[in-house]
Amino acid sequence: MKPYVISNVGMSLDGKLATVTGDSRISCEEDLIRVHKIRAKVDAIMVGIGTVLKDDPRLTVHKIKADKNPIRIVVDSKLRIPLNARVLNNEAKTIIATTEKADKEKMKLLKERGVEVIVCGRDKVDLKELMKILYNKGIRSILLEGGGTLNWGMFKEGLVDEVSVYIAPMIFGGKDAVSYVDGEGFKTVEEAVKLKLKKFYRLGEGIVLEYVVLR
Ligand SMILES: NC(=O)C1=CN([C@@H]2O[C@H](COP(=O)(O)OP(=O)(O)OC[C@H]3O[C@@H](n4cnc5c(N)ncnc54)[C@H](OP(=O)(O)O)[C@@H]3O)[C@@H](O)[C@H]2O)C=CC1
Ligand SMILES: Nc1nc(O)c(N)c(N[C@@H]2O[C@H](COP(=O)(O)O)[C@@H](O)[C@H]2O)n1
Repeated sequence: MKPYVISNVGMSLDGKLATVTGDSRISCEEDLIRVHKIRAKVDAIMVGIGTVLKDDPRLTVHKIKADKNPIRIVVDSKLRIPLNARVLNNEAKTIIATTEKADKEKMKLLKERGVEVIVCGRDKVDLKELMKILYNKGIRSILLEGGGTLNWGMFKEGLVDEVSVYIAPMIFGGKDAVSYVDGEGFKTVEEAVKLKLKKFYRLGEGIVLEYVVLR
């Protein structure tokens, strides 16, 4: 058993999550409100350490009124997370998923700060195992926000159930700009993740597409 995973991003028409310089101001205000309504409904929000290092996100519900914040999950094999990262503040519970190779001293420091540290995997976080652990902790729904590398890890392992994307009317270009799903990629169309379109609608100047992942 695993939590239900919703992958949501704001991306340019050419599928980028940020420009080559890391500028990721993509979603319009209406879409950010849509995203926070999802955040308010899920048990947890999950990002990779790349996103934390780039954005220093809060990963809380702050664009709309909400009576609680979801648990914040950071996938971080080597515990690179800065101790002053906003995601470690006391606005919500935080879980860091790391590996056996992570620095034990830093692990101890984080635990003393009230951060829950889950060790699963050797070089990279074992995402399948992590989902089982999170489910057994009572987490039933996760909003996977990214970035591109973690999205690949989750899609590759077949751990994503739903996809919603806001496509902004902009083209970023840049072969090195972060795309929605990076990593090594599927080699054939046959292997690719298949989706079924459930809903689409205009939002601001963009469009929202919602899919379920076909098994
Ligand atoms: N527009 C949008 O909606 C969003 C945009 N973004 C943007 O995306 C960018 C960050 O994306 P990216 O650089 O790809 O980083 P990610 O946030 O995807 O983090 C990836 C890192 O997570 C760690 N990791 C550990 N285990 C795994 C695993 N099994 N699979 C995958 N990753 C694993 C790795 O680092 P390590 O080896 O150190 O553990 C890996 O490099 C930023 O520019 C951010 O602004 C992010 C979210 C949403
Ligand atoms: N949906 C969406 N659209 C965008 O344009 C974005 N840049 C993001 N980024 C995600 O939101 C996090 C920052 O917001 P908070 O500080 O947590 O409110 C960022 O880290 C990405 O996860 N998302």
